[in-house]
Amino acid sequence: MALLSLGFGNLVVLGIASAFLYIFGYAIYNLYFHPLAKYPGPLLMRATRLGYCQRLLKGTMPFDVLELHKQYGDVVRVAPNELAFADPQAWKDIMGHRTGGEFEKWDKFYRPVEGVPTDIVNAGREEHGLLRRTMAHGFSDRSMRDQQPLIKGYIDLLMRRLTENCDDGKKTVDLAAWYNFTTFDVIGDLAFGEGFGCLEKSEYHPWVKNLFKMASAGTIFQIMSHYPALMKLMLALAPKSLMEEHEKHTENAKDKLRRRMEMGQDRADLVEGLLKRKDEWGLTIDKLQANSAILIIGGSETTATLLAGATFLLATNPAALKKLTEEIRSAFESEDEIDYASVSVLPYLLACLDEALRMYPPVPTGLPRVVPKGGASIAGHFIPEDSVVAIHQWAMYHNEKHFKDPFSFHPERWLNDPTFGDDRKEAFQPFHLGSRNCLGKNLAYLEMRIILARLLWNFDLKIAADSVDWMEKQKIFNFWDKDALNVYLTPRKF
Ligand code: HEM
Repeated sequence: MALLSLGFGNLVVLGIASAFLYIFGYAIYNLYFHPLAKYPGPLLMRATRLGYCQRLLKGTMPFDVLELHKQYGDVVRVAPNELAFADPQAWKDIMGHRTGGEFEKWDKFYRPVEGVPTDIVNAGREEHGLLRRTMAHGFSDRSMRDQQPLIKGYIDLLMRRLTENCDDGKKTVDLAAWYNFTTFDVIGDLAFGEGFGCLEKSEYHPWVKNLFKMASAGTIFQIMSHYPALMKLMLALAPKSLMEEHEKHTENAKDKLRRRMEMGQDRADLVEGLLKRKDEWGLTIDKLQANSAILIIGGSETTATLLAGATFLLATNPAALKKLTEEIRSAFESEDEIDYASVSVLPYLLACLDEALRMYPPVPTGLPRVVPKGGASIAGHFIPEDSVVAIHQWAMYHNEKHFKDPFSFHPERWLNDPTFGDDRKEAFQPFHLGSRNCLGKNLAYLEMRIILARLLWNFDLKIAADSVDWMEKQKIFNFWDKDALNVYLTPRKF
Protein backbone atom coordinates (compact mmCIF):
# COMPACT_ATOMS: atom_id res chain seq x y z
CA MET A 1 0.00 0.00 0.00
CA ALA A 2 2.77 2.36 0.98
CA LEU A 3 4.50 1.68 -2.33
CA LEU A 4 1.31 2.30 -4.34
CA SER A 5 0.82 5.62 -2.63
CA LEU A 6 4.18 6.75 -4.05
CA GLY A 7 2.70 7.07 -7.55
CA PHE A 8 4.03 5.61 -10.85
CA GLY A 9 6.47 8.45 -11.60
CA ASN A 10 8.08 8.20 -8.21
CA LEU A 11 8.32 4.41 -8.54
CA VAL A 12 10.26 4.81 -11.79
CA VAL A 13 12.61 7.31 -10.14
CA LEU A 14 13.06 4.92 -7.21
CA GLY A 15 13.79 2.03 -9.60
CA ILE A 16 16.40 4.04 -11.51
CA ALA A 17 17.98 5.29 -8.28
CA SER A 18 18.20 1.71 -6.92
CA ALA A 19 19.77 0.43 -10.13
CA PHE A 20 22.24 3.31 -10.07
CA LEU A 21 23.10 2.62 -6.42
CA TYR A 22 23.57 -1.08 -7.17
CA ILE A 23 25.95 -0.39 -10.08
CA PHE A 24 27.80 2.24 -8.06
CA GLY A 25 28.13 -0.12 -5.08
CA TYR A 26 29.25 -2.95 -7.37
CA ALA A 27 31.93 -0.73 -8.91
CA ILE A 28 33.13 0.50 -5.50
CA TYR A 29 33.33 -3.10 -4.25
CA ASN A 30 35.34 -4.13 -7.31
CA LEU A 31 37.68 -1.17 -7.03
CA TYR A 32 38.41 -1.29 -3.30
CA PHE A 33 37.24 -4.53 -1.66
CA HIS A 34 37.49 -7.29 -4.31
CA PRO A 35 40.20 -9.97 -3.69
CA LEU A 36 41.95 -8.73 -6.87
CA ALA A 37 41.68 -5.04 -5.91
CA LYS A 38 45.45 -4.62 -5.54
CA TYR A 39 46.19 -5.46 -9.18
CA PRO A 40 46.57 -2.54 -11.61
CA GLY A 41 44.55 -1.92 -14.76
CA PRO A 42 42.37 0.72 -16.41
CA LEU A 43 39.59 2.04 -14.15
CA LEU A 44 36.71 0.85 -16.38
CA MET A 45 38.15 -2.67 -16.58
CA ARG A 46 38.71 -2.94 -12.83
CA ALA A 47 35.26 -1.56 -11.98
CA THR A 48 33.07 -3.51 -14.45
CA ARG A 49 33.24 -6.09 -17.29
CA LEU A 50 32.22 -3.39 -19.74
CA GLY A 51 35.76 -2.35 -20.61
CA TYR A 52 36.67 -5.96 -21.44
CA CYS A 53 33.51 -6.53 -23.48
CA GLN A 54 34.01 -3.31 -25.41
CA ARG A 55 37.50 -4.46 -26.50
CA LEU A 56 36.19 -7.92 -27.44
CA LEU A 57 33.53 -6.29 -29.56
CA LYS A 58 36.07 -4.01 -31.25
CA GLY A 59 38.21 -7.04 -32.08
CA THR A 60 41.33 -5.52 -30.54
CA MET A 61 41.70 -7.42 -27.25
CA PRO A 62 45.17 -9.05 -27.70
CA PHE A 63 46.64 -5.82 -29.17
CA ASP A 64 45.23 -3.83 -26.26
CA VAL A 65 46.57 -6.34 -23.74
CA LEU A 66 50.12 -5.72 -25.03
CA GLU A 67 49.68 -1.97 -24.47
CA LEU A 68 48.21 -2.65 -21.02
CA HIS A 69 51.21 -4.81 -20.04
CA LYS A 70 53.52 -2.02 -21.18
CA GLN A 71 51.62 0.48 -19.07
CA TYR A 72 50.77 -1.58 -15.97
CA GLY A 73 53.31 -4.43 -15.86
CA ASP A 74 53.27 -8.22 -16.18
CA VAL A 75 49.97 -8.73 -14.33
CA VAL A 76 47.02 -6.61 -15.45
CA ARG A 77 43.47 -6.68 -14.16
CA VAL A 78 41.48 -6.78 -17.39
CA ALA A 79 38.07 -7.32 -15.71
CA PRO A 80 36.97 -7.25 -12.06
CA ASN A 81 37.62 -11.01 -11.63
CA GLU A 82 40.21 -11.55 -14.39
CA LEU A 83 43.98 -11.10 -14.68
CA ALA A 84 46.17 -11.20 -17.80
CA PHE A 85 49.75 -12.45 -17.40
CA ALA A 86 52.81 -11.52 -19.47
CA ASP A 87 55.45 -13.53 -17.57
CA PRO A 88 56.41 -16.76 -19.49
CA GLN A 89 56.46 -18.64 -16.17
CA ALA A 90 52.66 -18.24 -16.10
CA TRP A 91 52.31 -20.91 -18.84
CA LYS A 92 53.61 -23.65 -16.57
CA ASP A 93 51.90 -22.30 -13.47
CA ILE A 94 48.47 -22.17 -15.14
CA MET A 95 48.60 -25.09 -17.60
CA GLY A 96 51.35 -27.36 -16.31
CA HIS A 97 50.70 -30.42 -14.15
CA ARG A 98 49.76 -29.57 -10.54
CA THR A 99 49.19 -31.78 -7.53
CA GLY A 100 46.82 -29.40 -5.72
CA GLY A 101 43.96 -29.38 -8.26
CA GLU A 102 44.26 -28.18 -11.85
CA PHE A 103 42.90 -24.97 -13.38
CA GLU A 104 39.52 -25.60 -15.05
CA LYS A 105 38.40 -23.87 -18.23
CA TRP A 106 36.06 -20.95 -17.54
CA ASP A 107 32.53 -21.97 -18.51
CA LYS A 108 31.35 -18.44 -19.25
CA PHE A 109 33.89 -18.30 -22.06
CA TYR A 110 33.84 -21.91 -23.26
CA ARG A 111 30.11 -22.62 -22.94
CA PRO A 112 28.39 -19.22 -22.97
CA VAL A 113 25.04 -20.78 -23.92
CA GLU A 114 23.66 -23.30 -21.44
CA GLY A 115 22.49 -26.74 -22.55
CA VAL A 116 24.78 -27.31 -25.54
CA PRO A 117 26.45 -30.78 -25.50
CA THR A 118 29.99 -30.87 -24.16
CA ASP A 119 32.95 -31.82 -26.33
CA ILE A 120 36.66 -32.49 -25.83
CA VAL A 121 37.49 -28.76 -25.70
CA ASN A 122 34.87 -27.58 -23.20
CA ALA A 123 34.21 -30.74 -21.14
CA GLY A 124 34.98 -30.83 -17.42
CA ARG A 125 38.13 -32.60 -16.28
CA GLU A 126 36.74 -36.13 -15.87
CA GLU A 127 34.86 -36.32 -19.16
CA HIS A 128 37.76 -34.61 -20.89
CA GLY A 129 40.20 -37.29 -19.65
CA LEU A 130 38.05 -40.06 -21.15
CA LEU A 131 37.55 -38.27 -24.46
CA ARG A 132 41.21 -37.36 -24.77
CA ARG A 133 42.49 -40.87 -24.05
CA THR A 134 40.09 -42.32 -26.60
CA MET A 135 40.78 -39.78 -29.31
CA ALA A 136 44.56 -39.63 -28.80
CA HIS A 137 45.09 -42.80 -30.88
CA GLY A 138 43.80 -41.03 -34.01
CA PHE A 139 46.51 -38.37 -33.55
CA SER A 140 49.42 -40.75 -32.90
CA ASP A 141 52.47 -40.93 -35.16
CA ARG A 142 51.25 -44.24 -36.56
CA SER A 143 47.84 -42.78 -37.39
CA MET A 144 49.53 -39.79 -39.05
CA ARG A 145 51.42 -42.20 -41.31
CA ASP A 146 48.20 -44.09 -42.11
CA GLN A 147 46.34 -40.84 -42.82
CA GLN A 148 49.05 -39.49 -45.11
CA PRO A 149 47.71 -40.90 -48.42
CA LEU A 150 44.31 -39.32 -47.74
CA ILE A 151 45.88 -35.95 -46.92
CA LYS A 152 48.19 -36.17 -49.92
CA GLY A 153 45.17 -36.66 -52.21
CA TYR A 154 43.78 -33.29 -51.11
CA ILE A 155 47.14 -31.52 -51.42
CA ASP A 156 47.56 -32.95 -54.95
CA LEU A 157 44.17 -31.45 -55.79
CA LEU A 158 45.15 -28.09 -54.25
CA MET A 159 48.27 -27.94 -56.44
CA ARG A 160 46.20 -28.76 -59.55
CA ARG A 161 43.63 -26.09 -58.71
CA LEU A 162 46.31 -23.46 -58.11
CA THR A 163 47.93 -24.30 -61.44
CA GLU A 164 44.57 -24.00 -63.22
CA ASN A 165 43.67 -20.71 -61.53
CA CYS A 166 46.95 -18.78 -61.53
CA ASP A 167 46.96 -18.08 -65.29
CA ASP A 168 50.72 -18.52 -65.43
CA GLY A 169 51.29 -15.76 -62.87
CA LYS A 170 49.09 -13.20 -64.64
CA LYS A 171 46.05 -13.51 -62.36
CA THR A 172 45.92 -13.31 -58.58
CA VAL A 173 44.70 -16.18 -56.43
CA ASP A 174 43.30 -15.81 -52.91
CA LEU A 175 45.51 -18.20 -50.97
CA ALA A 176 43.65 -17.62 -47.68
CA ALA A 177 40.56 -19.20 -49.27
CA TRP A 178 42.49 -22.02 -50.96
CA TYR A 179 44.17 -22.98 -47.71
CA ASN A 180 40.77 -23.01 -45.99
CA PHE A 181 39.29 -25.21 -48.74
CA THR A 182 42.15 -27.68 -48.26
CA THR A 183 42.19 -27.89 -44.46
CA PHE A 184 38.38 -28.13 -44.28
CA ASP A 185 38.38 -30.97 -46.81
CA VAL A 186 41.15 -32.83 -44.95
CA ILE A 187 39.55 -32.47 -41.53
CA GLY A 188 36.07 -33.16 -42.89
CA ASP A 189 37.36 -36.48 -44.17
CA LEU A 190 39.22 -37.29 -40.94
CA ALA A 191 36.41 -36.27 -38.57
CA PHE A 192 33.26 -37.07 -40.56
CA GLY A 193 34.46 -39.62 -43.11
CA GLU A 194 34.01 -37.34 -46.12
CA GLY A 195 35.52 -34.08 -47.37
CA PHE A 196 33.37 -31.00 -47.93
CA GLY A 197 34.10 -30.87 -51.66
CA CYS A 198 35.52 -27.34 -51.29
CA LEU A 199 38.56 -28.04 -53.49
CA GLU A 200 36.47 -30.06 -55.94
CA LYS A 201 33.98 -27.22 -56.45
CA SER A 202 36.44 -24.39 -55.72
CA GLU A 203 34.07 -22.86 -53.18
CA TYR A 204 33.05 -23.02 -49.53
CA HIS A 205 30.52 -25.74 -48.67
CA PRO A 206 27.37 -24.22 -47.06
CA TRP A 207 28.12 -26.17 -43.84
CA VAL A 208 31.53 -24.48 -43.65
CA LYS A 209 30.01 -21.04 -44.33
CA ASN A 210 27.59 -21.63 -41.48
CA LEU A 211 30.43 -22.61 -39.18
CA PHE A 212 32.17 -19.28 -39.85
CA LYS A 213 28.93 -17.43 -39.07
CA MET A 214 28.56 -19.28 -35.77
CA ALA A 215 32.20 -18.69 -34.85
CA SER A 216 31.82 -14.92 -35.21
CA ALA A 217 28.54 -15.06 -33.24
CA GLY A 218 30.64 -16.71 -30.49
CA THR A 219 32.11 -13.33 -29.47
CA ILE A 220 28.60 -11.90 -29.01
CA PHE A 221 27.57 -14.91 -26.91
CA GLN A 222 30.71 -14.59 -24.80
CA ILE A 223 29.85 -10.94 -24.10
CA MET A 224 26.19 -11.70 -23.41
CA SER A 225 27.10 -14.47 -20.96
CA HIS A 226 28.03 -11.67 -18.52
CA TYR A 227 24.58 -10.13 -18.84
CA PRO A 228 22.10 -13.05 -18.45
CA ALA A 229 18.99 -10.89 -18.91
CA LEU A 230 20.31 -9.55 -22.23
CA MET A 231 21.28 -13.08 -23.27
CA LYS A 232 17.72 -14.29 -22.64
CA LEU A 233 16.33 -11.35 -24.59
CA MET A 234 18.70 -11.94 -27.48
CA LEU A 235 17.84 -15.65 -27.67
CA ALA A 236 14.12 -14.85 -27.48
CA LEU A 237 14.38 -12.24 -30.24
CA ALA A 238 16.67 -14.25 -32.52
CA PRO A 239 14.93 -14.74 -35.89
CA LYS A 240 13.32 -18.17 -36.26
CA SER A 241 15.18 -18.67 -39.54
CA LEU A 242 18.49 -18.45 -37.67
CA MET A 243 17.50 -21.21 -35.27
CA GLU A 244 16.23 -23.32 -38.16
CA GLU A 245 19.50 -22.81 -40.01
CA HIS A 246 21.40 -23.92 -36.91
CA GLU A 247 19.26 -27.05 -36.57
CA LYS A 248 19.76 -27.87 -40.24
CA HIS A 249 23.50 -27.47 -39.79
CA THR A 250 23.51 -29.92 -36.86
CA GLU A 251 21.30 -32.41 -38.72
CA ASN A 252 23.64 -32.30 -41.74
CA ALA A 253 26.55 -33.09 -39.43
CA LYS A 254 24.69 -36.04 -37.92
CA ASP A 255 23.89 -37.39 -41.40
CA LYS A 256 27.57 -37.21 -42.26
CA LEU A 257 28.41 -39.12 -39.09
CA ARG A 258 25.82 -41.79 -39.79
CA ARG A 259 27.41 -42.30 -43.22
CA ARG A 260 30.81 -42.53 -41.52
CA MET A 261 29.44 -45.19 -39.12
CA GLU A 262 28.25 -47.25 -42.06
CA MET A 263 31.88 -47.44 -43.24
CA GLY A 264 32.68 -49.55 -40.15
CA GLN A 265 34.88 -48.89 -37.15
CA ASP A 266 38.28 -49.65 -38.67
CA ARG A 267 39.18 -46.55 -40.61
CA ALA A 268 42.36 -44.63 -39.74
CA ASP A 269 40.74 -41.32 -38.87
CA LEU A 270 40.08 -39.06 -35.88
CA VAL A 271 36.74 -40.55 -34.78
CA GLU A 272 37.67 -44.23 -35.02
CA GLY A 273 38.46 -44.35 -31.26
CA LEU A 274 35.15 -42.74 -30.25
CA LEU A 275 33.11 -45.00 -32.52
CA LYS A 276 34.77 -48.09 -31.00
CA ARG A 277 33.71 -46.96 -27.50
CA LYS A 278 30.30 -45.66 -28.58
CA ASP A 279 28.23 -48.51 -27.12
CA GLU A 280 30.39 -49.11 -24.06
CA TRP A 281 30.05 -45.46 -23.00
CA GLY A 282 26.57 -44.89 -24.35
CA LEU A 283 27.80 -42.04 -26.55
CA THR A 284 24.81 -40.44 -28.25
CA ILE A 285 24.81 -39.15 -31.79
CA ASP A 286 24.62 -35.60 -30.29
CA LYS A 287 27.80 -36.18 -28.33
CA LEU A 288 29.59 -37.71 -31.31
CA GLN A 289 28.45 -34.84 -33.51
CA ALA A 290 29.65 -32.23 -31.02
CA ASN A 291 33.11 -33.82 -30.95
CA SER A 292 33.39 -34.16 -34.71
CA ALA A 293 32.28 -30.55 -35.13
CA ILE A 294 34.88 -29.26 -32.67
CA LEU A 295 37.57 -31.19 -34.54
CA ILE A 296 36.48 -29.42 -37.72
CA ILE A 297 36.70 -25.97 -36.11
CA GLY A 298 39.92 -26.65 -34.22
CA GLY A 299 41.64 -28.46 -37.03
CA SER A 300 40.87 -26.38 -40.10
CA GLU A 301 40.73 -22.66 -39.41
CA THR A 302 43.87 -22.77 -37.21
CA THR A 303 46.08 -24.53 -39.76
CA ALA A 304 44.75 -22.51 -42.69
CA THR A 305 45.30 -19.27 -40.75
CA LEU A 306 48.91 -20.15 -40.03
CA LEU A 307 49.56 -21.11 -43.64
CA ALA A 308 48.10 -17.80 -44.82
CA GLY A 309 50.19 -15.90 -42.25
CA ALA A 310 53.39 -17.75 -43.17
CA THR A 311 52.78 -17.14 -46.88
CA PHE A 312 52.17 -13.43 -46.29
CA LEU A 313 55.28 -13.07 -44.11
CA LEU A 314 57.44 -14.86 -46.67
CA ALA A 315 56.01 -12.91 -49.59
CA THR A 316 56.80 -9.64 -47.80
CA ASN A 317 60.29 -10.77 -46.68
CA PRO A 318 62.07 -11.62 -49.96
CA ALA A 319 65.36 -12.77 -48.37
CA ALA A 320 63.56 -15.35 -46.22
CA LEU A 321 61.41 -16.46 -49.18
CA LYS A 322 64.53 -16.96 -51.32
CA LYS A 323 66.31 -18.95 -48.61
CA LEU A 324 63.31 -21.20 -47.95
CA THR A 325 62.68 -21.76 -51.68
CA GLU A 326 66.32 -22.79 -52.09
CA GLU A 327 66.14 -25.15 -49.11
CA ILE A 328 63.07 -26.88 -50.53
CA ARG A 329 64.16 -27.04 -54.16
CA SER A 330 67.60 -28.39 -53.32
CA ALA A 331 66.31 -31.08 -50.93
CA PHE A 332 64.34 -33.12 -53.46
CA GLU A 333 64.74 -34.57 -56.94
CA SER A 334 61.01 -34.60 -57.59
CA GLU A 335 57.74 -33.45 -55.99
CA ASP A 336 56.84 -37.07 -55.16
CA GLU A 337 59.63 -37.16 -52.59
CA ILE A 338 57.93 -34.48 -50.48
CA ASP A 339 56.26 -36.31 -47.61
CA TYR A 340 56.01 -36.04 -43.82
CA ALA A 341 59.34 -37.75 -43.14
CA SER A 342 61.31 -35.82 -45.75
CA VAL A 343 59.93 -32.34 -44.90
CA SER A 344 60.43 -32.90 -41.17
CA VAL A 345 64.21 -32.57 -41.54
CA LEU A 346 64.18 -29.14 -43.24
CA PRO A 347 65.33 -26.70 -40.52
CA TYR A 348 64.56 -23.41 -42.25
CA LEU A 349 61.03 -24.54 -43.12
CA LEU A 350 60.33 -25.28 -39.45
CA ALA A 351 61.92 -21.97 -38.40
CA CYS A 352 59.69 -20.05 -40.85
CA LEU A 353 56.56 -21.81 -39.58
CA ASP A 354 57.48 -21.19 -35.95
CA GLU A 355 58.24 -17.53 -36.62
CA ALA A 356 54.84 -17.26 -38.35
CA LEU A 357 53.20 -18.92 -35.32
CA ARG A 358 54.89 -16.29 -33.14
CA MET A 359 53.88 -13.30 -35.24
CA TYR A 360 50.45 -14.54 -36.23
CA PRO A 361 49.30 -17.14 -33.66
CA PRO A 362 46.09 -18.85 -34.83
CA VAL A 363 44.83 -18.72 -31.22
CA PRO A 364 45.77 -15.10 -30.47
CA THR A 365 43.54 -14.37 -27.47
CA GLY A 366 43.73 -15.52 -23.87
CA LEU A 367 41.68 -18.66 -23.17
CA PRO A 368 40.60 -18.16 -19.56
CA ARG A 369 41.12 -20.62 -16.73
CA VAL A 370 39.77 -20.57 -13.17
CA VAL A 371 42.15 -20.69 -10.19
CA PRO A 372 41.41 -23.88 -8.20
CA LYS A 373 40.32 -24.11 -4.58
CA GLY A 374 42.85 -22.81 -2.10
CA GLY A 375 44.34 -20.38 -4.64
CA ALA A 376 47.58 -20.79 -6.60
CA SER A 377 50.90 -19.13 -7.22
CA ILE A 378 51.29 -17.74 -10.73
CA ALA A 379 54.59 -16.16 -11.77
CA GLY A 380 55.38 -15.40 -8.15
CA HIS A 381 51.95 -13.93 -7.27
CA PHE A 382 49.52 -15.70 -4.97
CA ILE A 383 46.16 -15.56 -6.76
CA PRO A 384 42.97 -16.29 -4.79
CA GLU A 385 40.65 -19.18 -5.76
CA ASP A 386 37.94 -18.60 -8.36
CA SER A 387 39.90 -15.78 -10.03
CA VAL A 388 39.97 -16.00 -13.82
CA VAL A 389 43.42 -15.93 -15.44
CA ALA A 390 44.64 -15.89 -19.04
CA ILE A 391 47.70 -15.48 -21.25
CA HIS A 392 47.10 -13.64 -24.51
CA GLN A 393 49.41 -15.24 -27.06
CA TRP A 394 49.70 -12.32 -29.47
CA ALA A 395 50.58 -9.96 -26.62
CA MET A 396 53.11 -12.44 -25.15
CA TYR A 397 54.88 -12.90 -28.50
CA HIS A 398 55.11 -9.19 -29.35
CA ASN A 399 56.55 -8.23 -25.98
CA GLU A 400 60.07 -6.79 -26.33
CA LYS A 401 60.98 -8.27 -22.96
CA HIS A 402 60.72 -11.76 -24.45
CA PHE A 403 61.59 -11.42 -28.13
CA LYS A 404 64.10 -9.10 -29.80
CA ASP A 405 62.59 -6.98 -32.61
CA PRO A 406 59.21 -8.71 -32.10
CA PHE A 407 57.35 -7.00 -34.95
CA SER A 408 59.75 -8.27 -37.64
CA PHE A 409 60.01 -11.69 -39.27
CA HIS A 410 63.27 -13.40 -38.19
CA PRO A 411 63.17 -17.21 -38.69
CA GLU A 412 66.84 -17.18 -37.57
CA ARG A 413 65.74 -16.69 -33.97
CA TRP A 414 64.64 -20.36 -33.97
CA LEU A 415 68.03 -21.52 -35.37
CA ASN A 416 70.22 -20.45 -32.46
CA ASP A 417 71.37 -17.20 -34.10
CA PRO A 418 73.24 -15.38 -31.28
CA THR A 419 71.53 -12.08 -32.26
CA PHE A 420 68.43 -13.54 -30.64
CA GLY A 421 70.27 -15.31 -27.81
CA ASP A 422 68.31 -13.44 -25.13
CA ASP A 423 64.88 -14.46 -26.50
CA ARG A 424 62.71 -16.23 -23.92
CA LYS A 425 61.70 -19.21 -26.06
CA GLU A 426 59.64 -20.69 -23.22
CA ALA A 427 57.21 -17.79 -23.75
CA PHE A 428 56.23 -19.39 -27.08
CA GLN A 429 53.39 -21.92 -26.61
CA PRO A 430 51.18 -21.72 -29.72
CA PHE A 431 49.65 -25.13 -28.94
CA HIS A 432 49.46 -24.48 -25.17
CA LEU A 433 50.91 -27.01 -22.76
CA GLY A 434 49.73 -29.56 -20.20
CA SER A 435 46.88 -32.03 -20.23
CA ARG A 436 44.65 -29.82 -22.40
CA ASN A 437 47.20 -28.81 -24.99
CA CYS A 438 46.56 -29.24 -28.70
CA LEU A 439 45.95 -32.83 -29.66
CA GLY A 440 46.36 -32.01 -33.34
CA LYS A 441 49.86 -30.49 -33.18
CA ASN A 442 51.52 -33.27 -35.23
CA LEU A 443 48.76 -33.19 -37.80
CA ALA A 444 49.02 -29.39 -38.02
CA TYR A 445 52.79 -29.53 -38.62
CA LEU A 446 52.33 -32.33 -41.16
CA GLU A 447 49.84 -30.29 -43.19
CA MET A 448 51.68 -26.97 -42.82
CA ARG A 449 55.07 -28.39 -43.79
CA ILE A 450 53.89 -30.40 -46.79
CA ILE A 451 51.57 -27.71 -48.17
CA LEU A 452 54.14 -24.90 -47.89
CA ALA A 453 56.94 -27.10 -49.26
CA ARG A 454 54.89 -28.15 -52.27
CA LEU A 455 53.68 -24.60 -52.91
CA LEU A 456 57.27 -23.30 -53.07
CA TRP A 457 58.42 -26.36 -55.00
CA ASN A 458 55.85 -25.63 -57.71
CA PHE A 459 55.49 -21.86 -57.78
CA ASP A 460 57.30 -18.54 -57.54
CA LEU A 461 55.34 -16.24 -55.26
CA LYS A 462 54.61 -12.49 -55.40
CA ILE A 463 52.23 -10.52 -53.20
CA ALA A 464 49.49 -8.49 -54.97
CA ALA A 465 49.31 -4.73 -54.32
CA ASP A 466 45.94 -5.01 -52.53
CA SER A 467 47.35 -7.48 -49.99
CA VAL A 468 50.56 -5.74 -48.86
CA ASP A 469 48.89 -4.59 -45.64
CA TRP A 470 46.90 -7.85 -45.23
CA MET A 471 48.10 -8.62 -41.71
CA GLU A 472 48.16 -5.20 -40.11
CA LYS A 473 44.54 -4.35 -40.89
CA GLN A 474 43.03 -7.46 -39.27
CA LYS A 475 40.85 -7.60 -36.19
CA ILE A 476 40.36 -10.61 -33.90
CA PHE A 477 37.02 -12.14 -32.97
CA ASN A 478 38.30 -15.34 -31.35
CA PHE A 479 39.82 -16.05 -34.78
CA TRP A 480 41.63 -13.63 -37.06
CA ASP A 481 39.16 -11.79 -39.26
CA LYS A 482 41.03 -12.41 -42.51
CA ASP A 483 40.47 -10.78 -45.89
CA ALA A 484 41.50 -12.35 -49.18
CA LEU A 485 45.26 -12.93 -49.40
CA ASN A 486 45.92 -12.20 -53.06
CA VAL A 487 49.18 -13.40 -54.58
CA TYR A 488 50.58 -14.08 -58.05
CA LEU A 489 51.76 -17.66 -58.49
CA THR A 490 54.06 -18.35 -61.44
CA PRO A 491 54.55 -22.07 -62.14
CA ARG A 492 58.20 -22.98 -61.82
CA LYS A 493 60.06 -23.73 -65.08
CA PHE A 494 61.90 -27.04 -64.71
C1 HEM B 1 48.47 -24.35 -36.33
C2 HEM B 1 47.44 -25.11 -35.99
C3 HEM B 1 46.90 -25.26 -34.61
C4 HEM B 1 47.05 -24.49 -33.49
C5 HEM B 1 47.89 -23.23 -33.34
C6 HEM B 1 46.28 -25.09 -32.43
C7 HEM B 1 46.19 -24.60 -31.14
C8 HEM B 1 45.47 -25.19 -30.13
C9 HEM B 1 45.37 -24.67 -28.79
C10 HEM B 1 46.02 -23.40 -28.29
C11 HEM B 1 44.58 -25.52 -28.09
C12 HEM B 1 44.17 -25.39 -26.62
C13 HEM B 1 42.76 -24.84 -26.57
C14 HEM B 1 42.28 -24.55 -25.16
O1 HEM B 1 43.07 -24.42 -24.26
O2 HEM B 1 41.06 -24.43 -25.00
C15 HEM B 1 44.18 -26.59 -28.97
C16 HEM B 1 43.38 -27.65 -28.60
C17 HEM B 1 43.00 -28.66 -29.45
N1 HEM B 1 43.35 -28.78 -30.79
FE1 HEM B 1 44.57 -27.57 -31.82
N2 HEM B 1 45.66 -26.22 -32.92
C18 HEM B 1 46.02 -26.36 -34.23
C19 HEM B 1 45.64 -27.39 -35.08
C20 HEM B 1 44.87 -28.46 -34.73
C21 HEM B 1 44.51 -29.54 -35.60
C22 HEM B 1 44.96 -29.72 -37.06
C23 HEM B 1 43.68 -30.36 -34.92
C24 HEM B 1 43.04 -31.59 -35.47
C25 HEM B 1 41.79 -31.85 -35.38
C26 HEM B 1 43.55 -29.82 -33.58
C27 HEM B 1 42.81 -30.38 -32.56
C28 HEM B 1 42.76 -29.91 -31.27
C29 HEM B 1 42.00 -30.56 -30.21
C30 HEM B 1 41.20 -31.85 -30.32
C31 HEM B 1 42.16 -29.77 -29.08
C32 HEM B 1 41.56 -30.02 -27.69
C33 HEM B 1 42.53 -30.84 -26.88
C34 HEM B 1 42.04 -31.10 -25.47
O3 HEM B 1 41.31 -30.29 -24.91
O4 HEM B 1 42.42 -32.16 -24.94
N3 HEM B 1 44.28 -28.67 -33.51
N4 HEM B 1 44.73 -26.36 -30.20
